[in-house]
Order: sequence, then structure tokens, then C-alpha cells
Amino acid sequence: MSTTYEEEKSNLLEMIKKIESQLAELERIPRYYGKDLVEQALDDQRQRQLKQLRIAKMEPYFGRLDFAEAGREKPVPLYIGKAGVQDAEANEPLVIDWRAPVASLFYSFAGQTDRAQYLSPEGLIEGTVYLKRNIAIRKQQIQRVVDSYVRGGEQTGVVDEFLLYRLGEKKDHRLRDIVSTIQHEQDQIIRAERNQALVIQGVPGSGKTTVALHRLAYLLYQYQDRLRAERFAIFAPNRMFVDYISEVLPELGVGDVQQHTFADWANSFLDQEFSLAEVEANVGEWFALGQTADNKELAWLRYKGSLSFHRRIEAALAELEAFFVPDKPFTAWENKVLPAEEIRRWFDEEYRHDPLLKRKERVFARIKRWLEMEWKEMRGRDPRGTFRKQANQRLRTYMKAWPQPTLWSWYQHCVISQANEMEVTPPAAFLTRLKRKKFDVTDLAPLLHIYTALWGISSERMFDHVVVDEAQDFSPYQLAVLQQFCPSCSFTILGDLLQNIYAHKGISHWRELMDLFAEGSCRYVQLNKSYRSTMEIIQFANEIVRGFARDVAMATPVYRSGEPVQVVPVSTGEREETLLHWVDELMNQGISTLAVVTRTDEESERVATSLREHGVDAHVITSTQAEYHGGLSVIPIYLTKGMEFDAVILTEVDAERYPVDELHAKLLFVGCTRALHRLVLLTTERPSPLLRQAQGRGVARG
Ligand SMILES: Nc1ncnc2c1ncn2[C@@H]1O[C@H](COP(=O)(O)OP(=O)(O)OP(=O)(O)O)[C@@H](O)[C@H]1O
Repeated sequence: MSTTYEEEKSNLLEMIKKIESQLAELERIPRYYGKDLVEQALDDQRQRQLKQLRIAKMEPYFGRLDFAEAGREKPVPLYIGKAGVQDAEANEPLVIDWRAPVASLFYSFAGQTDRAQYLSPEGLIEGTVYLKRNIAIRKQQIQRVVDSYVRGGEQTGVVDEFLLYRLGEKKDHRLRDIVSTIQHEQDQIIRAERNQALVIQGVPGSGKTTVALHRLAYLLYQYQDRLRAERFAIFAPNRMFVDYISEVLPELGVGDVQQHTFADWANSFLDQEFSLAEVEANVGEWFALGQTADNKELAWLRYKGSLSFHRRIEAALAELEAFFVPDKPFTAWENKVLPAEEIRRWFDEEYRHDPLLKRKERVFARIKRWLEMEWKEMRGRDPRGTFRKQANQRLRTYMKAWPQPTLWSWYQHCVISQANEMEVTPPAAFLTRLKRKKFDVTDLAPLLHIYTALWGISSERMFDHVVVDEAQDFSPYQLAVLQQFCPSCSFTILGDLLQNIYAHKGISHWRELMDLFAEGSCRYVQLNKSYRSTMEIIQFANEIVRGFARDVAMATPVYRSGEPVQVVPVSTGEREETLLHWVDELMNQGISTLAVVTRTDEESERVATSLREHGVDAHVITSTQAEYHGGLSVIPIYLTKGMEFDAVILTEVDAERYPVDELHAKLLFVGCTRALHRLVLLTTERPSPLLRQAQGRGVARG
């Protein structure tokens, strides 16, 4: 055992002792359930502290930085962990929370010189770094100690040994936190200012999703008095993905963040009028084999996501608003008339900040008050209340002359009234569907837009911060609607243009989304390094999509070499047997998550049935799936987005399933980049021509 190891072991034991004693002390204090607000706040604080200490107890820290502030001679060892722990007696930190300003040194210090600086609330602090050490601890045991910098010592240079150690580990079936190895460029995103939108273009596996989740944890720590986790929202591409990322935030001590798909979230407003199942079930149709795109239909669907369509709906709403108040006075009884202009003035001016239906409600309430006052004045002349009854009857008739909008009727009206002004003409099939109240995903944003105009947004549905994952599949219209719910414009928008696999939605350039933000309130960042896959896998995948990349940067791998990618030609008769062989081979190598990736939903069903017939327990993943259990999954390629697996086998990668065009290249690119360690492509007698370029890049033929 080295002295370094021994030293760290004894430091760890001492630290655990201190943490456990603090924990025991807090646990002895009974919970407070009374009504005293001060006591309640103290109890809340104790519960937060307990949560932190329980996280800290098992793995108190992951890094150590010995730092001497300028003017001080001796360095102080700073231990950095997932949760900060205070030494109550000495009133100084025992463990520094990874989100604290000083911890940024740990992530930014690259060791070119021994000088370093960080921004504290008091200003810039400069000093000298003596040591940067990574310490992997699992269940209170030290697993590994790696010094990445020792002042005056020989520096190891480019390769971050500890990062490679972490990346080489087998993952379980959920995304995990990366606090111990956050890279400098990722840290800069995590610590970015609150009130700005960040748009992140990142290659597959660059940590976009992970980094966005860490940013939430950072924001909550940094602005704990102003922001609440329940008012944070993550928008993910499907429900299974929500499940897949669900561990990261609790691991970071953050709970209660809302996690939605856009469809689920939108549906929670529109439930009476709209059938979500219909939308979800349709997703797979886009990826049916030989799906020949109806260009008119595609153009219309894309148009529905555009800002231009947004403007048309806005114009239609303005028109509906202009004619909302009936152009007739309200006559309570003879000579007692409320002029139409007066009613309109209330509606247009006095209540203009309210949504339309609220304005209508307030106008009616005001007319009723007016009526009461008028009647009081003439009460003596109407002892039997005849005038009053008559007036109430007239009011009911008058109220019926006001519009009684439903979401559906207004959407229909908006589209039809503006159809001639639209850049893309609504197809007849769409209008027929609309009449039958049949919607698809691209109708959700306009429907919600109309909803907010009619009913407004209640304050509890507003967001403090919004993360949009896989944002290349988002439409500008969807983002415009989300902006209404997040007036602070605090957004993290992340995605990869090379992974846009939908012909009917999404964007071709980030400008389309960035244009929605005011000048200076949106920043664009690129992440080009890929941490997920081995070099061989990334180089192979890059070649598949290179011809369609235009100005999007290709992924650069971290130097982690693995097995060559296997491209295995398979004749039709050997299909099942070959797949079984590879499943068996990979499972025997201790792979814990393996995906057999097919081109379509139907093929997934077929492959899973065949695997089961051979005694292999395979779990089929469908578009309506809400959970992901790891192990062996059979999954259509379009659903693999955002996920990762230790090993991936792509089946039937042939010319029919993956012809040479942009969409199929991207689809195959997505499939290949899901693999961490092993990638196998089974082809047929006619391999996909998309593989031609890729072959020869770290490939072995089966
Ligand atoms: N700094 C890091 N240290 C260790 N692991 C990292 C780091 N950054 C990313 N990873 C790992 O890389 C993998 C990919 O991360 P993530 O899924 O967040 O990437 P992504 O950019 O969202 O990918 P994709 O676009 O393909 O969905 C994860 O396993 C994550 O833990």
C-alpha cells in the first residue's frame, strides 16, 4: 500500500466518523409537526441537512485540491463532494459542495501552471495549486486514488486517467451523475448565468443530458432562496427517457423537478378535447419501412411547427378578440341602457391584461353590479321586482350573444380564416381530420397557444427554468409556447442537428430556435467531445453521417480504445442463428445492458418473439413504454435516441432498410452511437451502402 493511499484512508475514516456523529445528533431530534412557522423552518432545514449527510456518509467526497490563496504560505486541502458538510465546531467546511464557487477550481484547473483563480461572491480569488487528486470511494471504501497534478512533480499530460477509468466502467440501466469527472467545458455550461437561454449543440455522448441535469442542481444550490425545484421542468422525447434519466437528480440531492414529454404536458391542459393515445400510437408510422413521404403532407406538418404558422394563429386570435364583444348595447329596461362602447371599453382597456374568458367573466360580473345599482335606485317604483326579473332574463339572453369558444372550434376557425394567408395550404385531409377532432403532435403547440389566449396561465403552472432535451426535434412553435410559461427566459436547450430523424418536425438550424430570444439573452455553445463510446465506435459512426453533416462538427472521441466494430454479413437463412450467437457472445462477456436494434416496430416484435422461442429473455421497447429495466432490450432504432447501452447489435442493416439519404444516415448514426463498448452490425446479402464509407474505420468483418 502506498503512503498516499494510507493517508487518504485514514483521512476518510476520520471524515466518516465526523459525518456519522453529526448524523446521529440530528436523528435524535424528533420531527416537528406543529404550526409554529419558525419551528417548521428549522425542521425543514434539519431535514435538508439530514439528506445531505446521508448522501455524504457513503461517499463523502471524490476529489481533493490543495490550494494556497495568494498571500498564504501553506496550502489547505479542500475535499470536494456531492454534498457539502460543515464542521459544526470549527465552523468551516469539512467537505465542499461541488457547486460551491471554490469547487470550480477542481474542474477548471488543467495543470499547465500552478496558478489558479476562481470567482467567489467576494471577488476574484487567486492562488497556487499544490495537488489535484481524484479519489474514488464506494460504500465508504477507497477504490482508487489518482493524482492528476502534483506541484513540482512530473505531469502526466493529456490523458485524464481517472476519466478513462470512469468511462471504462460498465453502467447500469440509468444515467448517472458525473460530479467527479465534470470536464471544464461542461462545467462552464453548468455554472452559466441563470437568466439566459443556453443552446447547446453537442455530438452524441458529449454529456448534454447529464450536464443539463447538473445545471439544474447548480441553479437550485446557487439561487436556493429564489428558485424552487417544483418549478423546474425537463422536456424529454418520450416517457421511457424520463424514466432513464430519473436517477440523476435524486443522486445530486435534487427532488421534485417536473419531467414531461411535450405531448403529456400539453395534454394535461387539453384533456377533454384531445386523445393522446392517438398521437403516441402514430409515432412508429413515420418509421415504417418504405414509408414514402407525401411531400405535401410533410410540408404542412413542418409548417405547423413554424413561427410563420404561429403568426397566422396570432392574427386569427387578434381578429376573434376584436369581434369578441357583441356590437349591441345591453338594455335592462326601457331607458336603462348600457352602451356597447362602454362594455367594449371595459373589455378592451380595463381588463386587457386578462385572458379572454376571464375578461368575459369580469365584464358579466360588472354588468351584474351595474344592474344591481340601477335597480336599487328605482326600487321604490318596482316593489314586486318585475323590472329586475325582466332585466335578469334580458341579461341571460345578452350573455348568449357572446362567443362560447371551445379550443377545438377556435382552432378550426383560426386555420380556416387564415388559410388563404398561409405560406403552405392546409391539405383537405387535415381539414377533414380537424372536423373530426383528430389531432397529431404538431397540433399541440397551436392548441396550447389558443388555450393560453382563452384561459391564461395560472401562476402555479409557470416555470423558473426549463430544460429541453433532444431539442433538434422541437419546433419553434413549441418553444414559443414554452416561453409563455417561463417569462424569465431561463432555458437550457440541447440537442444534436445530426440526430434529427424526423422529416415532419424539428429544425435544420439552431437559429430557428435562437431567433425566439431577445438579442443578448441567448448563448450558443458546442460540445464536440464524446465521452460515451470507444474511439472505434465514434470513428465508424462519424463516417456514416459525414456526407450529410454540412457545418455541424463531427465528434472527437476521448482516447478510449476498445474492440473493433463488427460488420457481419448474414444470409437470410442464418439470421436467427447469427443473432443468437452475438447475443450469447456479448452477454457472456459480462455486458449488463444490451440492445438489439431493429429498423421498425414490427421487426422488434418479430426478433423478440424469435429470441424468446430460443429461451432468451428479451424485453421489447415500444413508443408507449414508460419504463426501462436494462438487461436485454429489443428496440426500434428511432426509439433509441438519448439512451445508451454497453453493447448494441443492429439487425438487418441493408439497402432496403437504410438507403442512402439524409434521414436514414442519421437514423443509423443514432443507432450506432448508443453503444458504449461494443457495436455489432448484422447485414444481409445487400448491405446498406451507408456502411461503405464507415468500413475500414476500426472495423472487423465477421
Ligand atoms: N465528464 C464526464 N465524465 C464521465 N462520464 C461522462 C462525462 N460526460 C459525459 N459522460 C458520460 O457520457 C455518456 C453520455 O452522456 P449523455 O447521455 O448525457 O450525452 P448526450 O450528449 O446527451 O448524448 P446523446 O446526444 O447521444 O443523447 C453518459 O454515460 C455520461 O455519464
